[in-house]
Amino acid sequence: NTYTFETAQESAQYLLDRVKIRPKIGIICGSGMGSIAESLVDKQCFPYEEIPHFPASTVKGHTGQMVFGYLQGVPVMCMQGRFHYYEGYPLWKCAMPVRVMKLVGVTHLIATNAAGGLNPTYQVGDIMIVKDHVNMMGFAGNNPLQGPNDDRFGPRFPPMNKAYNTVLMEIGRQVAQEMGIDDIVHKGVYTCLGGPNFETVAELKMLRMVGVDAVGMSTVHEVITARHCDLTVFAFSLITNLCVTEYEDHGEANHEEVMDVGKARQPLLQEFVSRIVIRLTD
Ligand SMILES: Cc1cc2[nH]c(=O)nc(N)n2n1
Repeated sequence: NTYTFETAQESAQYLLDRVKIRPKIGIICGSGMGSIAESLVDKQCFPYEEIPHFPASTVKGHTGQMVFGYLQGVPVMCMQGRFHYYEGYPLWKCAMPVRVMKLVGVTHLIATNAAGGLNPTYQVGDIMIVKDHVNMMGFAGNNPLQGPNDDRFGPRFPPMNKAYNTVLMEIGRQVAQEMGIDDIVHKGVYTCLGGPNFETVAELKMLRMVGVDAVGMSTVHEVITARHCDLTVFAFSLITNLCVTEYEDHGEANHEEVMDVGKARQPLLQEFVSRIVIRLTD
């Protein structure tokens, strides 16, 4: 891991020297959800390539820039496009923007992602508020915190039993109620696999057995890194396809479908995140 505390500080300082706002809220926009960043007022955009020590984003549909601005009057910084393990980045590199957010002064992280619905009650287009995760990649020791620990970020052995803030989850549920969408907003367990392939039927049956409700290829390592440096975390998945858990079912998960659902749900997601952000500043 070549991103030392000082390296992350240089990335943060580059941004602090160029933006006037001091956001307390960081948002990671998942696949097809970049419109949250597009909607910011008084936007200032920094392509990842421009930021010292940032990797370059390579996934179709990910613009790859850090966007500062106001969301309903609240100063935020948004990752429009993120780094994925399947692109070839180690997990610590995928998650380093979270440490930069911390050093910019962020205290709350809202992480969004697209995911396959494993819970049979979920429909495409639903939202799953993450109440917990299964760090499947971590079971084999593949973890963003691997290697020497820098106490200036956090402890060597951080607890993860309270990773997803219950107050923010409750706010999410209340916002869903206010918006009249509580029938499509669930609370569940998310897991991240390395990808880039989608899962086999046998793999999905196994994940279902261990209580997973949605499966994706991101977020867990960013949340672990966020909790390590004591950010308060709220995360949700947009269910972009229903996982194929029967051999007779001939549907197939695909990236286009993931992007299409993301696009279709833009307005609703923007409203959902905006209302939560406003509640955070109460
Ligand atoms: C973004 C995304 C969407 C899906 N769907 C799925 O079935 N399995 C996944 N791993 N992912 N990841």
